[in-house]
Amino acid sequence: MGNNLLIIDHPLIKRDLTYLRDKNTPSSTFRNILRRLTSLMAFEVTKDLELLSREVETPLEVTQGHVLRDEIVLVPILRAGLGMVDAFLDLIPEARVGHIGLYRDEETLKPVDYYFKFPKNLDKSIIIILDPMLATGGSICAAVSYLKERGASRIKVVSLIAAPEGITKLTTEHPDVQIYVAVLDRQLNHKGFILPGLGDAGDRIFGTEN
Ligand SMILES: O=P(O)(O)OC[C@H]1O[C@H](OP(=O)(O)OP(=O)(O)O)[C@H](O)[C@@H]1O
Ligand SMILES: O=c1cc[nH]c(=O)[nH]1
Ligand SMILES: [Mg+2]
Repeated sequence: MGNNLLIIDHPLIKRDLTYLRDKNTPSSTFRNILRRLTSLMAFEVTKDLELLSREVETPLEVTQGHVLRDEIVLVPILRAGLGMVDAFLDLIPEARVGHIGLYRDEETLKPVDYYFKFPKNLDKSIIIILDPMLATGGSICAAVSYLKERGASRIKVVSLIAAPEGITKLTTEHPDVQIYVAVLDRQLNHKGFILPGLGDAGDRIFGTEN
Protein backbone atom coordinates (compact mmCIF):
# COMPACT_ATOMS: atom_id res chain seq x y z
CA MET A 1 0.00 0.00 0.00
CA GLY A 2 1.28 3.51 -0.77
CA ASN A 3 2.76 5.74 1.87
CA ASN A 4 -0.13 8.18 1.49
CA LEU A 5 -2.25 5.76 3.57
CA LEU A 6 -2.21 6.22 7.34
CA ILE A 7 -3.95 3.68 9.56
CA ILE A 8 -4.54 5.57 12.80
CA ASP A 9 -3.69 3.17 15.56
CA HIS A 10 -5.07 4.13 18.98
CA PRO A 11 -6.61 2.07 21.78
CA LEU A 12 -9.69 4.31 22.07
CA ILE A 13 -10.30 4.03 18.32
CA LYS A 14 -10.10 0.24 18.51
CA ARG A 15 -12.52 0.21 21.44
CA ASP A 16 -15.01 2.48 19.62
CA LEU A 17 -14.81 0.48 16.39
CA THR A 18 -15.93 -2.56 18.35
CA TYR A 19 -19.12 -0.76 19.42
CA LEU A 20 -19.77 0.31 15.82
CA ARG A 21 -19.28 -3.20 14.47
CA ASP A 22 -21.66 -4.68 17.06
CA LYS A 23 -24.99 -5.38 15.30
CA ASN A 24 -26.80 -4.79 18.61
CA THR A 25 -25.62 -1.18 18.91
CA PRO A 26 -28.71 1.02 18.33
CA SER A 27 -28.61 4.07 16.00
CA SER A 28 -28.59 6.58 18.88
CA THR A 29 -25.44 5.02 20.36
CA PHE A 30 -23.94 4.43 16.90
CA ARG A 31 -24.17 8.15 16.08
CA ASN A 32 -22.53 9.22 19.36
CA ILE A 33 -19.70 6.76 19.01
CA LEU A 34 -19.12 7.61 15.36
CA ARG A 35 -18.78 11.25 16.38
CA ARG A 36 -16.33 10.44 19.19
CA LEU A 37 -14.26 8.14 16.99
CA THR A 38 -14.16 10.78 14.24
CA SER A 39 -12.83 13.32 16.78
CA LEU A 40 -10.02 10.96 17.70
CA MET A 41 -9.16 10.61 14.00
CA ALA A 42 -9.53 14.34 13.32
CA PHE A 43 -6.72 15.12 15.76
CA GLU A 44 -4.32 13.08 13.59
CA VAL A 45 -5.78 14.23 10.24
CA THR A 46 -5.22 17.91 11.15
CA LYS A 47 -1.71 17.42 12.51
CA ASP A 48 0.04 18.81 9.40
CA LEU A 49 -2.07 21.96 8.96
CA GLU A 50 0.15 25.01 8.49
CA LEU A 51 -0.02 28.02 10.79
CA LEU A 52 0.46 31.76 10.41
CA SER A 53 1.81 33.84 13.28
CA ARG A 54 -0.55 36.30 14.89
CA GLU A 55 0.12 38.58 17.81
CA VAL A 56 -2.16 38.11 20.77
CA GLU A 57 -2.46 40.33 23.82
CA THR A 58 -2.79 38.41 27.05
CA PRO A 59 -3.94 40.29 30.17
CA LEU A 60 -0.20 40.69 30.92
CA GLU A 61 1.67 41.28 27.63
CA VAL A 62 1.77 40.79 23.89
CA THR A 63 2.97 37.40 22.64
CA GLN A 64 3.07 35.34 19.44
CA GLY A 65 0.02 33.22 18.68
CA HIS A 66 -1.20 31.34 15.63
CA VAL A 67 -4.08 31.05 13.18
CA LEU A 68 -4.65 28.32 10.58
CA ARG A 69 -3.05 29.32 7.28
CA ASP A 70 -5.46 27.56 4.93
CA GLU A 71 -9.20 27.48 4.53
CA ILE A 72 -10.67 24.07 5.27
CA VAL A 73 -13.61 22.59 3.36
CA LEU A 74 -15.23 19.48 4.81
CA VAL A 75 -17.00 17.32 2.23
CA PRO A 76 -19.28 14.62 3.65
CA ILE A 77 -20.52 12.04 1.15
CA LEU A 78 -24.25 11.61 1.80
CA ARG A 79 -25.63 9.99 3.68
CA ALA A 80 -23.13 8.31 5.97
CA GLY A 81 -20.49 11.05 5.84
CA LEU A 82 -22.92 13.34 7.65
CA GLY A 83 -22.22 11.35 10.80
CA MET A 84 -18.61 12.61 10.77
CA VAL A 85 -19.13 16.33 10.12
CA ASP A 86 -19.87 17.60 13.62
CA ALA A 87 -16.74 16.05 15.09
CA PHE A 88 -14.62 18.03 12.60
CA LEU A 89 -16.65 21.21 13.08
CA ASP A 90 -16.07 20.97 16.85
CA LEU A 91 -12.33 21.18 16.17
CA ILE A 92 -12.43 23.52 13.13
CA PRO A 93 -15.54 25.68 13.58
CA GLU A 94 -14.35 28.04 10.83
CA ALA A 95 -14.42 25.23 8.22
CA ARG A 96 -16.96 25.41 5.42
CA VAL A 97 -18.96 22.36 4.37
CA GLY A 98 -19.68 21.11 0.84
CA HIS A 99 -22.01 18.18 0.24
CA ILE A 100 -21.86 15.37 -2.33
CA GLY A 101 -24.88 13.09 -2.64
CA LEU A 102 -23.96 9.60 -3.90
CA TYR A 103 -25.43 6.16 -3.49
CA ARG A 104 -24.21 2.83 -4.80
CA ASP A 105 -26.37 1.07 -7.34
CA GLU A 106 -27.07 -2.29 -5.68
CA GLU A 107 -26.51 -4.28 -8.90
CA THR A 108 -23.54 -2.55 -10.53
CA LEU A 109 -22.01 -1.16 -7.28
CA LYS A 110 -21.28 2.02 -9.28
CA PRO A 111 -21.91 5.36 -7.56
CA VAL A 112 -24.98 7.34 -8.67
CA ASP A 113 -24.82 11.09 -7.95
CA TYR A 114 -27.81 13.15 -6.89
CA TYR A 115 -26.56 16.28 -5.10
CA PHE A 116 -23.64 18.72 -5.14
CA LYS A 117 -23.29 22.00 -3.24
CA PHE A 118 -19.92 23.60 -2.62
CA PRO A 119 -18.34 26.78 -1.32
CA LYS A 120 -16.15 28.81 -3.72
CA ASN A 121 -12.34 28.70 -3.90
CA LEU A 122 -11.87 24.93 -3.71
CA ASP A 123 -8.51 25.53 -5.42
CA LYS A 124 -7.24 27.53 -2.43
CA SER A 125 -8.62 25.22 0.27
CA ILE A 126 -7.67 21.99 1.97
CA ILE A 127 -10.47 19.54 1.27
CA ILE A 128 -11.33 16.82 3.79
CA ILE A 129 -13.68 14.17 2.35
CA LEU A 130 -15.66 12.28 4.99
CA ASP A 131 -17.22 8.85 4.46
CA PRO A 132 -17.06 6.05 7.03
CA MET A 133 -16.87 3.27 4.41
CA LEU A 134 -14.31 2.82 1.61
CA ALA A 135 -15.49 -0.41 -0.03
CA THR A 136 -14.93 -0.73 -3.81
CA GLY A 137 -13.67 2.87 -3.67
CA GLY A 138 -16.08 3.90 -6.42
CA SER A 139 -17.86 6.55 -4.34
CA ILE A 140 -14.76 8.23 -2.95
CA CYS A 141 -12.93 8.13 -6.31
CA ALA A 142 -15.95 9.78 -7.95
CA ALA A 143 -15.99 12.45 -5.23
CA VAL A 144 -12.25 13.13 -5.62
CA SER A 145 -12.56 13.39 -9.44
CA TYR A 146 -15.49 15.77 -9.11
CA LEU A 147 -13.57 18.00 -6.67
CA LYS A 148 -10.43 18.00 -8.85
CA GLU A 149 -12.51 19.04 -11.88
CA ARG A 150 -13.54 22.07 -9.83
CA GLY A 151 -9.97 23.03 -8.99
CA ALA A 152 -9.30 21.18 -5.73
CA SER A 153 -5.74 19.91 -5.42
CA ARG A 154 -5.06 19.40 -1.73
CA ILE A 155 -7.38 16.55 -0.74
CA LYS A 156 -7.55 14.32 2.32
CA VAL A 157 -9.93 11.36 2.68
CA VAL A 158 -11.09 10.17 6.09
CA SER A 159 -12.83 6.76 6.36
CA LEU A 160 -13.29 4.49 9.34
CA ILE A 161 -13.18 1.13 7.59
CA ALA A 162 -11.51 0.41 4.27
CA ALA A 163 -11.34 -2.72 2.13
CA PRO A 164 -8.06 -3.52 0.34
CA GLU A 165 -9.87 -3.25 -3.03
CA GLY A 166 -10.94 0.34 -2.30
CA ILE A 167 -7.50 1.42 -1.09
CA THR A 168 -5.89 -0.02 -4.23
CA LYS A 169 -8.35 1.81 -6.49
CA LEU A 170 -8.00 5.13 -4.66
CA THR A 171 -4.19 5.05 -4.43
CA THR A 172 -3.93 4.04 -8.12
CA GLU A 173 -6.37 6.63 -9.49
CA HIS A 174 -5.44 9.44 -7.08
CA PRO A 175 -1.92 8.86 -5.72
CA ASP A 176 -1.75 12.46 -4.51
CA VAL A 177 -4.62 12.09 -2.01
CA GLN A 178 -3.80 11.53 1.66
CA ILE A 179 -5.91 8.71 3.11
CA TYR A 180 -6.65 8.20 6.81
CA VAL A 181 -8.48 5.12 8.07
CA ALA A 182 -9.08 3.55 11.46
CA VAL A 183 -8.78 0.00 10.17
CA LEU A 184 -8.16 -1.98 7.00
CA ASP A 185 -10.62 -4.89 6.89
CA ARG A 186 -10.21 -8.25 5.17
CA GLN A 187 -12.22 -8.15 1.93
CA LEU A 188 -15.50 -7.38 0.16
CA ASN A 189 -18.30 -9.92 -0.10
CA HIS A 190 -20.15 -10.62 -3.38
CA LYS A 191 -22.52 -7.69 -2.70
CA GLY A 192 -19.65 -5.26 -2.17
CA PHE A 193 -20.00 -5.16 1.62
CA ILE A 194 -16.87 -4.94 3.74
CA LEU A 195 -16.03 -8.04 5.82
CA PRO A 196 -16.12 -8.00 8.78
CA GLY A 197 -17.23 -4.33 8.44
CA LEU A 198 -20.19 -2.84 10.25
CA GLY A 199 -22.97 -3.28 7.67
CA ASP A 200 -24.53 -0.37 5.79
CA ALA A 201 -23.21 2.73 7.53
CA GLY A 202 -26.04 5.01 6.36
CA ASP A 203 -28.66 2.56 7.59
CA ARG A 204 -26.87 2.11 10.94
CA ILE A 205 -26.69 5.90 11.47
CA PHE A 206 -30.21 6.75 10.38
CA GLY A 207 -32.10 3.61 11.42
CA THR A 208 -33.28 2.76 7.89
CA GLU A 209 -32.31 -0.90 7.78
CA ASN A 210 -35.20 -3.27 7.04
O1 LIG B 1 -16.60 2.32 -1.84
P1 LIG B 1 -17.97 2.06 -2.40
O2 LIG B 1 -18.10 0.69 -2.96
O3 LIG B 1 -18.43 3.12 -3.34
O4 LIG B 1 -18.98 2.01 -1.15
C1 LIG B 1 -18.96 2.95 -0.14
C2 LIG B 1 -20.20 3.80 -0.17
O5 LIG B 1 -21.33 3.03 0.23
C3 LIG B 1 -22.02 3.70 1.29
O6 LIG B 1 -22.98 4.57 0.80
P2 LIG B 1 -24.37 4.01 0.19
O7 LIG B 1 -24.23 3.72 -1.26
O8 LIG B 1 -24.86 2.88 1.05
O9 LIG B 1 -25.33 5.26 0.31
P3 LIG B 1 -26.07 5.82 1.62
O10 LIG B 1 -25.02 6.49 2.45
O11 LIG B 1 -27.07 6.76 1.10
O12 LIG B 1 -26.68 4.64 2.34
C4 LIG B 1 -20.89 4.41 1.99
O13 LIG B 1 -21.32 5.42 2.85
C5 LIG B 1 -20.04 4.90 0.86
O14 LIG B 1 -20.46 6.15 0.33
O1 LIG C 1 -19.79 -2.54 3.94
C1 LIG C 1 -20.21 -1.51 3.34
C2 LIG C 1 -19.91 -1.25 2.00
C3 LIG C 1 -20.38 -0.12 1.43
N1 LIG C 1 -21.14 0.72 2.15
C4 LIG C 1 -21.45 0.48 3.46
O2 LIG C 1 -22.15 1.27 4.10
N2 LIG C 1 -20.97 -0.65 4.00
MG1 LIG D 1 -25.95 2.98 2.49
